[in-house]
Amino acid sequence: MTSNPIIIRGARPYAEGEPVDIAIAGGIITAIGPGLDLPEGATEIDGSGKILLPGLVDMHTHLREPGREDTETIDTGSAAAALGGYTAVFAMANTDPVADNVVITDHVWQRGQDAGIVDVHPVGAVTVGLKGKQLTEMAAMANGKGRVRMFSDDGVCVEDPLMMRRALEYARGLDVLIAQHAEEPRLTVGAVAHEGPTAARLGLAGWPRAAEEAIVARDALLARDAGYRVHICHASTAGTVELVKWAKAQGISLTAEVTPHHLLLDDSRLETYDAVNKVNPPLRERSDVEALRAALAAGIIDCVATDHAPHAAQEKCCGFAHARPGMLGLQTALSIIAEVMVKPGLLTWREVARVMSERPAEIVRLHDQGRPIEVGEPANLVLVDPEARWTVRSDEFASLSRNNPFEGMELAARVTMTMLRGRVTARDGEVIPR
Ligand SMILES: NC(=O)N[C@@H](CC(=O)O)C(=O)O
Ligand SMILES: [Zn+2]
Ligand SMILES: [Zn+2]
Repeated sequence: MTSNPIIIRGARPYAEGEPVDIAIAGGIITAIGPGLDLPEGATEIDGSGKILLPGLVDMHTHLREPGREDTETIDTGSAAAALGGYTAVFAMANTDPVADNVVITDHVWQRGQDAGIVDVHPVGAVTVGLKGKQLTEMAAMANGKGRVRMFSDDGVCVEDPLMMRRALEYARGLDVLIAQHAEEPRLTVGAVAHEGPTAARLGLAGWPRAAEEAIVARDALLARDAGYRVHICHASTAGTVELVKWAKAQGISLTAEVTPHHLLLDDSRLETYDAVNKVNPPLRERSDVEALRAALAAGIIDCVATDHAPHAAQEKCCGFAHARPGMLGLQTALSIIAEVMVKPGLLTWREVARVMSERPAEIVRLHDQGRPIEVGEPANLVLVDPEARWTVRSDEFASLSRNNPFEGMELAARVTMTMLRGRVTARDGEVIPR
Protein backbone atom coordinates (compact mmCIF):
# COMPACT_ATOMS: atom_id res chain seq x y z
CA MET A 1 0.00 0.00 0.00
CA THR A 2 1.69 3.18 -1.13
CA SER A 3 0.13 6.58 -0.70
CA ASN A 4 1.14 10.01 -1.90
CA PRO A 5 3.81 11.89 0.01
CA ILE A 6 2.39 14.20 2.66
CA ILE A 7 3.73 17.22 4.48
CA ILE A 8 2.21 18.26 7.79
CA ARG A 9 2.98 21.98 8.16
CA GLY A 10 3.74 23.70 11.42
CA ALA A 11 2.67 21.14 14.05
CA ARG A 12 4.30 20.65 17.44
CA PRO A 13 5.28 17.03 18.21
CA TYR A 14 4.25 16.24 21.81
CA ALA A 15 3.36 19.97 22.24
CA GLU A 16 7.08 20.61 22.73
CA GLY A 17 9.39 23.12 21.06
CA GLU A 18 8.80 25.25 17.98
CA PRO A 19 6.38 24.16 15.24
CA VAL A 20 7.98 21.99 12.54
CA ASP A 21 7.05 20.42 9.22
CA ILE A 22 6.88 16.63 9.04
CA ALA A 23 7.36 14.90 5.68
CA ILE A 24 5.93 11.44 5.14
CA ALA A 25 6.48 9.07 2.21
CA GLY A 26 6.31 5.32 1.71
CA GLY A 27 4.62 4.93 5.08
CA ILE A 28 7.46 6.40 7.09
CA ILE A 29 8.56 9.78 8.41
CA THR A 30 11.23 11.02 5.97
CA ALA A 31 12.09 14.49 7.32
CA ILE A 32 11.32 16.75 10.26
CA GLY A 33 12.27 20.42 10.35
CA PRO A 34 11.18 23.98 9.73
CA GLY A 35 10.28 25.08 6.18
CA LEU A 36 10.63 21.74 4.35
CA ASP A 37 10.31 21.85 0.54
CA LEU A 38 7.11 20.42 -0.90
CA PRO A 39 8.04 17.21 -2.73
CA GLU A 40 6.59 16.39 -6.18
CA GLY A 41 2.92 15.40 -5.88
CA ALA A 42 2.79 15.86 -2.12
CA THR A 43 -0.35 16.80 -0.20
CA GLU A 44 -0.10 19.52 2.44
CA ILE A 45 -1.88 19.28 5.78
CA ASP A 46 -2.11 22.37 7.94
CA GLY A 47 -0.85 21.51 11.39
CA SER A 48 -0.67 25.04 12.79
CA GLY A 49 -1.82 25.26 16.38
CA LYS A 50 -1.98 21.48 16.53
CA ILE A 51 -0.13 18.82 18.49
CA LEU A 52 1.31 15.75 16.80
CA LEU A 53 1.29 12.49 18.75
CA PRO A 54 1.99 8.87 17.85
CA GLY A 55 -1.22 7.08 16.77
CA LEU A 56 -3.18 5.83 19.75
CA VAL A 57 -3.27 2.15 20.71
CA ASP A 58 -6.30 0.66 22.47
CA MET A 59 -5.64 -2.59 24.32
CA HIS A 60 -9.31 -3.14 25.08
CA THR A 61 -12.21 -2.72 22.68
CA HIS A 62 -15.31 -4.71 21.79
CA LEU A 63 -16.17 -4.70 18.09
CA ARG A 64 -19.01 -7.30 18.32
CA GLU A 65 -18.17 -9.03 15.04
CA PRO A 66 -18.86 -11.91 14.63
CA GLY A 67 -22.31 -12.27 16.12
CA ARG A 68 -23.71 -8.88 17.03
CA GLU A 69 -23.22 -6.89 13.85
CA ASP A 70 -26.38 -4.96 14.73
CA THR A 71 -24.42 -3.20 17.51
CA GLU A 72 -20.93 -2.82 15.93
CA THR A 73 -18.93 -4.28 13.10
CA ILE A 74 -15.24 -4.32 12.35
CA ASP A 75 -15.94 -1.61 9.74
CA THR A 76 -17.91 0.72 12.03
CA GLY A 77 -15.68 0.08 15.03
CA SER A 78 -12.61 0.77 12.87
CA ALA A 79 -14.18 4.04 11.74
CA ALA A 80 -14.86 5.05 15.35
CA ALA A 81 -11.27 4.15 16.23
CA ALA A 82 -9.76 6.21 13.40
CA LEU A 83 -11.95 9.20 14.29
CA GLY A 84 -10.79 8.84 17.89
CA GLY A 85 -7.11 8.97 16.86
CA TYR A 86 -6.37 5.25 17.06
CA THR A 87 -4.08 3.38 14.67
CA ALA A 88 -4.30 0.01 16.45
CA VAL A 89 -7.00 -1.61 18.57
CA PHE A 90 -7.31 -4.99 20.28
CA ALA A 91 -10.70 -6.60 19.71
CA MET A 92 -11.84 -8.63 22.70
CA ALA A 93 -12.76 -12.29 22.33
CA ASN A 94 -16.29 -12.23 23.82
CA THR A 95 -17.97 -12.35 20.41
CA ASP A 96 -20.51 -14.94 19.23
CA PRO A 97 -18.97 -17.36 18.46
CA VAL A 98 -16.18 -16.67 20.93
CA ALA A 99 -12.74 -15.95 19.44
CA ASP A 100 -11.30 -19.11 20.97
CA ASN A 101 -9.74 -20.60 17.84
CA VAL A 102 -7.51 -19.56 14.99
CA VAL A 103 -10.29 -19.55 12.38
CA ILE A 104 -12.01 -16.69 14.19
CA THR A 105 -8.92 -14.76 15.23
CA ASP A 106 -7.56 -14.89 11.67
CA HIS A 107 -10.94 -13.82 10.34
CA VAL A 108 -11.07 -10.79 12.66
CA TRP A 109 -7.54 -9.79 11.64
CA GLN A 110 -8.34 -10.15 7.93
CA ARG A 111 -11.59 -8.18 8.21
CA GLY A 112 -9.64 -5.39 9.91
CA GLN A 113 -7.02 -5.38 7.18
CA ASP A 114 -9.74 -5.32 4.51
CA ALA A 115 -11.33 -2.28 6.16
CA GLY A 116 -7.82 -0.80 6.23
CA ILE A 117 -8.32 2.15 8.57
CA VAL A 118 -6.91 0.81 11.82
CA ASP A 119 -4.99 -2.36 12.66
CA VAL A 120 -7.51 -4.64 14.37
CA HIS A 121 -5.57 -7.12 16.48
CA PRO A 122 -7.66 -10.08 17.60
CA VAL A 123 -7.58 -11.03 21.26
CA GLY A 124 -7.89 -14.77 21.78
CA ALA A 125 -9.91 -16.34 24.57
CA VAL A 126 -7.98 -17.98 27.42
CA THR A 127 -10.57 -20.72 27.89
CA VAL A 128 -12.84 -22.46 25.39
CA GLY A 129 -16.12 -20.55 25.08
CA LEU A 130 -15.01 -18.28 27.99
CA LYS A 131 -16.27 -21.09 30.22
CA GLY A 132 -13.20 -21.37 32.40
CA LYS A 133 -12.89 -25.14 32.04
CA GLN A 134 -10.37 -25.82 29.29
CA LEU A 135 -7.50 -23.76 27.87
CA THR A 136 -7.70 -22.74 24.22
CA GLU A 137 -5.04 -23.56 21.66
CA MET A 138 -3.15 -20.37 22.25
CA ALA A 139 -0.20 -21.45 20.13
CA ALA A 140 -2.35 -21.98 17.05
CA MET A 141 -3.82 -18.47 17.43
CA ALA A 142 -0.42 -16.93 18.17
CA ASN A 143 1.06 -18.53 15.06
CA GLY A 144 -1.89 -17.78 12.76
CA LYS A 145 -2.12 -14.90 10.31
CA GLY A 146 -3.65 -12.75 13.03
CA ARG A 147 -0.60 -13.36 15.25
CA VAL A 148 -2.56 -13.18 18.49
CA ARG A 149 -0.38 -11.66 21.19
CA MET A 150 -2.97 -11.08 23.89
CA PHE A 151 -5.43 -13.51 25.45
CA SER A 152 -8.35 -12.66 27.70
CA ASP A 153 -11.72 -14.03 28.79
CA ASP A 154 -12.80 -10.40 29.30
CA GLY A 155 -16.47 -10.11 30.12
CA VAL A 156 -15.80 -12.84 32.66
CA CYS A 157 -12.90 -13.58 34.99
CA VAL A 158 -10.58 -16.57 34.73
CA GLU A 159 -11.87 -17.59 38.12
CA ASP A 160 -10.12 -20.91 38.76
CA PRO A 161 -6.65 -20.14 40.12
CA LEU A 162 -5.22 -23.36 38.72
CA MET A 163 -6.55 -22.48 35.25
CA MET A 164 -4.98 -19.02 35.54
CA ARG A 165 -1.69 -20.56 36.64
CA ARG A 166 -1.65 -22.94 33.68
CA ALA A 167 -2.57 -20.10 31.31
CA LEU A 168 0.42 -18.10 32.54
CA GLU A 169 2.74 -21.05 32.02
CA TYR A 170 1.59 -21.47 28.41
CA ALA A 171 1.66 -17.73 27.82
CA ARG A 172 5.26 -17.60 29.02
CA GLY A 173 6.28 -20.20 26.47
CA LEU A 174 4.65 -18.19 23.69
CA ASP A 175 5.61 -14.71 24.96
CA VAL A 176 1.98 -13.57 24.85
CA LEU A 177 0.00 -11.48 27.33
CA ILE A 178 -2.81 -12.66 29.59
CA ALA A 179 -5.24 -9.84 30.44
CA GLN A 180 -7.54 -10.46 33.37
CA HIS A 181 -11.07 -9.14 33.94
CA ALA A 182 -10.64 -9.10 37.73
CA GLU A 183 -13.95 -10.09 39.26
CA GLU A 184 -14.40 -12.75 41.92
CA PRO A 185 -17.79 -14.03 40.73
CA ARG A 186 -18.82 -15.39 44.11
CA LEU A 187 -18.81 -11.79 45.37
CA THR A 188 -20.78 -10.31 42.48
CA VAL A 189 -23.79 -12.61 42.23
CA GLY A 190 -26.63 -10.35 41.09
CA ALA A 191 -24.46 -7.22 41.40
CA VAL A 192 -25.31 -4.28 39.14
CA ALA A 193 -23.66 -1.24 40.79
CA HIS A 194 -20.78 -0.30 43.06
CA GLU A 195 -21.46 -1.46 46.62
CA GLY A 196 -21.74 1.71 48.66
CA PRO A 197 -24.17 4.31 50.00
CA THR A 198 -25.53 5.21 46.56
CA ALA A 199 -26.44 1.65 45.57
CA ALA A 200 -27.89 1.02 49.04
CA ARG A 201 -30.14 4.08 48.77
CA LEU A 202 -31.21 3.24 45.23
CA GLY A 203 -31.88 -0.40 46.06
CA LEU A 204 -29.32 -1.74 43.60
CA ALA A 205 -27.38 -4.92 44.39
CA GLY A 206 -23.75 -4.02 45.11
CA TRP A 207 -20.47 -5.14 43.55
CA PRO A 208 -17.88 -4.73 46.32
CA ARG A 209 -14.38 -3.43 45.68
CA ALA A 210 -13.06 -6.67 47.19
CA ALA A 211 -14.42 -8.62 44.20
CA GLU A 212 -11.89 -6.85 41.99
CA GLU A 213 -9.07 -6.51 44.49
CA ALA A 214 -9.11 -10.18 45.58
CA ILE A 215 -8.35 -11.25 42.00
CA VAL A 216 -5.75 -8.52 41.45
CA ALA A 217 -3.92 -9.69 44.59
CA ARG A 218 -4.23 -13.36 43.67
CA ASP A 219 -3.02 -12.83 40.12
CA ALA A 220 -0.09 -10.74 41.30
CA LEU A 221 1.00 -13.74 43.35
CA LEU A 222 0.44 -16.13 40.45
CA ALA A 223 2.51 -13.82 38.22
CA ARG A 224 5.26 -13.77 40.82
CA ASP A 225 5.39 -17.57 41.02
CA ALA A 226 5.16 -18.04 37.26
CA GLY A 227 7.85 -15.39 36.75
CA TYR A 228 5.59 -14.04 34.05
CA ARG A 229 3.52 -10.96 33.29
CA VAL A 230 -0.20 -10.38 33.88
CA HIS A 231 -2.24 -7.40 32.76
CA ILE A 232 -5.24 -6.10 34.74
CA CYS A 233 -8.16 -4.82 32.65
CA HIS A 234 -10.18 -1.73 33.66
CA ALA A 235 -8.81 -1.05 37.17
CA SER A 236 -11.56 0.71 39.11
CA THR A 237 -10.72 1.01 42.81
CA ALA A 238 -8.26 2.77 45.09
CA GLY A 239 -7.42 -0.64 46.55
CA THR A 240 -6.43 -1.99 43.14
CA VAL A 241 -4.06 0.95 42.82
CA GLU A 242 -2.45 0.02 46.16
CA LEU A 243 -2.09 -3.61 45.09
CA VAL A 244 -0.57 -2.75 41.70
CA LYS A 245 1.85 -0.41 43.44
CA TRP A 246 2.79 -3.14 45.91
CA ALA A 247 3.28 -5.72 43.16
CA LYS A 248 5.51 -3.42 41.13
CA ALA A 249 7.58 -2.64 44.23
CA GLN A 250 8.14 -6.40 44.63
CA GLY A 251 9.38 -6.61 41.05
CA ILE A 252 6.29 -8.55 39.95
CA SER A 253 5.48 -8.07 36.29
CA LEU A 254 1.98 -6.69 36.68
CA THR A 255 0.55 -4.00 34.41
CA ALA A 256 -2.81 -2.25 34.56
CA GLU A 257 -5.09 -0.11 32.46
CA VAL A 258 -7.80 2.38 33.40
CA THR A 259 -10.73 3.49 31.26
CA PRO A 260 -11.66 7.11 30.50
CA HIS A 261 -15.06 6.53 32.15
CA HIS A 262 -13.53 5.38 35.43
CA LEU A 263 -11.35 8.50 35.36
CA LEU A 264 -14.30 10.84 34.82
CA LEU A 265 -17.53 9.40 36.21
CA ASP A 266 -18.61 8.17 39.64
CA ASP A 267 -21.61 6.37 41.07
CA SER A 268 -23.54 9.59 41.69
CA ARG A 269 -24.50 9.16 38.01
CA LEU A 270 -26.78 6.27 39.01
CA GLU A 271 -29.36 8.57 40.66
CA THR A 272 -31.38 8.69 37.42
CA TYR A 273 -31.40 4.89 37.04
CA ASP A 274 -30.35 5.46 33.43
CA ALA A 275 -28.70 2.20 32.35
CA VAL A 276 -26.28 4.11 30.11
CA ASN A 277 -24.23 4.35 33.33
CA LYS A 278 -24.19 0.61 33.91
CA VAL A 279 -20.75 -0.89 33.29
CA ASN A 280 -18.41 -3.61 34.55
CA PRO A 281 -16.61 -2.95 36.77
CA PRO A 282 -19.12 -0.38 38.03
CA LEU A 283 -18.58 3.36 38.35
CA ARG A 284 -17.10 3.76 41.83
CA GLU A 285 -16.87 6.64 44.31
CA ARG A 286 -15.16 10.02 43.87
CA SER A 287 -12.27 8.87 46.08
CA ASP A 288 -11.61 5.98 43.69
CA VAL A 289 -11.70 8.35 40.70
CA GLU A 290 -9.13 10.59 42.41
CA ALA A 291 -6.90 7.61 43.25
CA LEU A 292 -7.04 6.34 39.65
CA ARG A 293 -6.09 9.76 38.26
CA ALA A 294 -3.15 10.05 40.65
CA ALA A 295 -2.03 6.48 39.84
CA LEU A 296 -2.09 7.13 36.09
CA ALA A 297 -0.10 10.33 36.61
CA ALA A 298 2.43 8.46 38.78
CA GLY A 299 2.83 5.55 36.34
CA ILE A 300 1.40 3.02 38.80
CA ILE A 301 -1.38 2.43 36.32
CA ASP A 302 0.38 1.98 33.01
CA CYS A 303 -2.09 3.05 30.40
CA VAL A 304 -5.54 4.08 29.25
CA ALA A 305 -7.80 1.59 27.44
CA THR A 306 -11.34 2.38 26.32
CA ASP A 307 -13.30 -0.84 26.96
CA HIS A 308 -15.51 0.48 24.14
CA ALA A 309 -18.59 -1.74 24.63
CA PRO A 310 -21.42 -1.04 22.19
CA HIS A 311 -24.92 -2.29 23.01
CA ALA A 312 -28.27 -2.09 21.23
CA ALA A 313 -30.93 0.35 22.47
CA GLN A 314 -33.17 -2.50 23.63
CA GLU A 315 -30.34 -3.82 25.82
CA LYS A 316 -30.01 -0.49 27.61
CA CYS A 317 -33.56 0.82 27.85
CA CYS A 318 -34.86 -1.84 30.25
CA GLY A 319 -34.63 -1.57 34.02
CA PHE A 320 -31.17 -0.93 35.43
CA ALA A 321 -30.83 -4.43 36.85
CA HIS A 322 -31.57 -6.06 33.50
CA ALA A 323 -29.62 -3.80 31.15
CA ARG A 324 -26.31 -4.93 29.66
CA PRO A 325 -23.16 -3.40 31.13
CA GLY A 326 -20.82 -1.37 28.95
CA MET A 327 -20.38 2.04 27.31
CA LEU A 328 -18.90 3.57 24.16
CA GLY A 329 -15.39 4.99 24.35
CA LEU A 330 -13.35 5.15 21.15
CA GLN A 331 -14.40 8.59 19.92
CA THR A 332 -14.20 10.35 23.28
CA ALA A 333 -11.14 8.81 24.97
CA LEU A 334 -8.51 11.38 24.01
CA SER A 335 -10.76 14.32 24.84
CA ILE A 336 -11.63 12.88 28.24
CA ILE A 337 -7.95 12.38 29.02
CA ALA A 338 -7.33 15.99 27.94
CA GLU A 339 -10.15 17.12 30.21
CA VAL A 340 -9.33 15.12 33.36
CA MET A 341 -5.55 14.71 33.10
CA VAL A 342 -4.01 17.42 30.89
CA LYS A 343 -6.14 20.41 31.90
CA PRO A 344 -5.53 19.97 35.66
CA GLY A 345 -1.80 19.47 35.02
CA LEU A 346 -1.67 15.76 35.94
CA LEU A 347 -0.19 14.74 32.57
CA THR A 348 1.71 16.58 29.85
CA TRP A 349 0.96 15.80 26.21
CA ARG A 350 4.24 13.89 26.10
CA GLU A 351 2.87 11.72 28.89
CA VAL A 352 -0.45 11.34 27.07
CA ALA A 353 1.57 9.81 24.21
CA ARG A 354 3.04 7.47 26.79
CA VAL A 355 -0.21 6.26 28.38
CA MET A 356 -2.33 6.12 25.21
CA SER A 357 0.21 4.90 22.65
CA GLU A 358 3.74 3.96 23.72
CA ARG A 359 2.99 2.01 26.87
CA PRO A 360 0.09 -0.06 25.49
CA ALA A 361 2.24 -0.92 22.45
CA GLU A 362 5.04 -2.04 24.78
CA ILE A 363 2.74 -4.11 26.98
CA VAL A 364 1.40 -6.07 24.01
CA ARG A 365 4.78 -6.11 22.22
CA LEU A 366 3.47 -4.27 19.17
CA HIS A 367 6.67 -3.15 17.54
CA ASP A 368 5.30 -0.87 14.80
CA GLN A 369 3.09 1.29 17.05
CA GLY A 370 3.78 3.77 19.81
CA ARG A 371 7.04 4.71 18.13
CA PRO A 372 8.88 8.01 18.57
CA ILE A 373 8.11 10.82 16.11
CA GLU A 374 11.47 10.61 14.34
CA VAL A 375 12.85 10.21 10.84
CA GLY A 376 12.72 6.58 9.72
CA GLU A 377 9.85 5.66 12.03
CA PRO A 378 6.46 4.37 10.78
CA ALA A 379 4.03 7.23 10.11
CA ASN A 380 1.33 6.20 12.59
CA LEU A 381 0.30 9.61 13.80
CA VAL A 382 -2.52 11.70 15.21
CA LEU A 383 -3.01 15.45 14.98
CA VAL A 384 -4.86 17.04 17.90
CA ASP A 385 -6.33 20.51 18.25
CA PRO A 386 -5.77 21.25 21.95
CA GLU A 387 -7.90 24.40 21.91
CA ALA A 388 -11.03 22.87 20.37
CA ARG A 389 -14.15 22.64 22.52
CA TRP A 390 -16.84 20.31 21.27
CA THR A 391 -20.09 18.80 22.39
CA VAL A 392 -20.56 15.04 22.31
CA ARG A 393 -23.40 14.12 19.94
CA SER A 394 -23.65 10.36 19.53
CA ASP A 395 -25.83 10.59 16.45
CA GLU A 396 -22.75 12.00 14.71
CA PHE A 397 -20.63 9.05 15.84
CA ALA A 398 -19.45 6.23 13.57
CA SER A 399 -20.41 3.55 16.07
CA LEU A 400 -23.65 1.67 15.37
CA SER A 401 -24.64 1.92 19.04
CA ARG A 402 -25.67 4.92 21.14
CA ASN A 403 -24.91 3.85 24.70
CA ASN A 404 -22.85 6.93 25.35
CA PRO A 405 -22.65 8.25 28.92
CA PHE A 406 -20.84 11.37 27.67
CA GLU A 407 -23.76 12.52 25.51
CA GLY A 408 -24.14 16.30 25.59
CA MET A 409 -20.91 16.90 27.51
CA GLU A 410 -18.57 19.63 26.37
CA LEU A 411 -15.02 18.30 26.12
CA ALA A 412 -11.54 19.72 25.54
CA ALA A 413 -9.29 18.94 22.56
CA ARG A 414 -10.23 17.17 19.37
CA VAL A 415 -8.59 14.75 16.97
CA THR A 416 -8.33 16.45 13.57
CA MET A 417 -6.37 13.84 11.61
CA THR A 418 -5.29 10.22 12.00
CA MET A 419 -2.66 8.56 9.84
CA LEU A 420 -1.92 4.84 9.52
CA ARG A 421 1.40 3.97 7.82
CA GLY A 422 1.42 7.24 5.92
CA ARG A 423 -2.20 7.14 4.79
CA VAL A 424 -4.76 9.58 6.21
CA THR A 425 -7.58 7.49 7.71
CA ALA A 426 -9.65 10.27 9.29
CA ARG A 427 -9.69 14.01 8.86
CA ASP A 428 -11.90 16.74 10.36
CA GLY A 429 -14.44 14.23 11.60
CA GLU A 430 -14.64 12.22 8.37
CA VAL A 431 -13.30 8.71 7.83
CA ILE A 432 -11.26 8.36 4.66
CA PRO A 433 -11.79 4.85 3.26
CA ARG A 434 -9.00 3.29 1.28
N1 LIG B 1 -17.32 -3.53 30.34
C1 LIG B 1 -18.55 -3.97 30.25
O1 LIG B 1 -19.40 -3.56 31.03
N2 LIG B 1 -18.92 -4.82 29.28
C2 LIG B 1 -18.08 -5.51 28.37
C3 LIG B 1 -17.40 -6.68 28.99
C4 LIG B 1 -16.26 -6.31 29.90
O2 LIG B 1 -15.41 -5.48 29.55
O3 LIG B 1 -16.15 -6.86 30.99
C5 LIG B 1 -18.91 -5.97 27.18
O4 LIG B 1 -18.47 -6.83 26.42
O5 LIG B 1 -20.01 -5.43 26.99
ZN1 LIG C 1 -14.10 -6.68 31.53
ZN1 LIG D 1 -14.20 -5.27 28.07
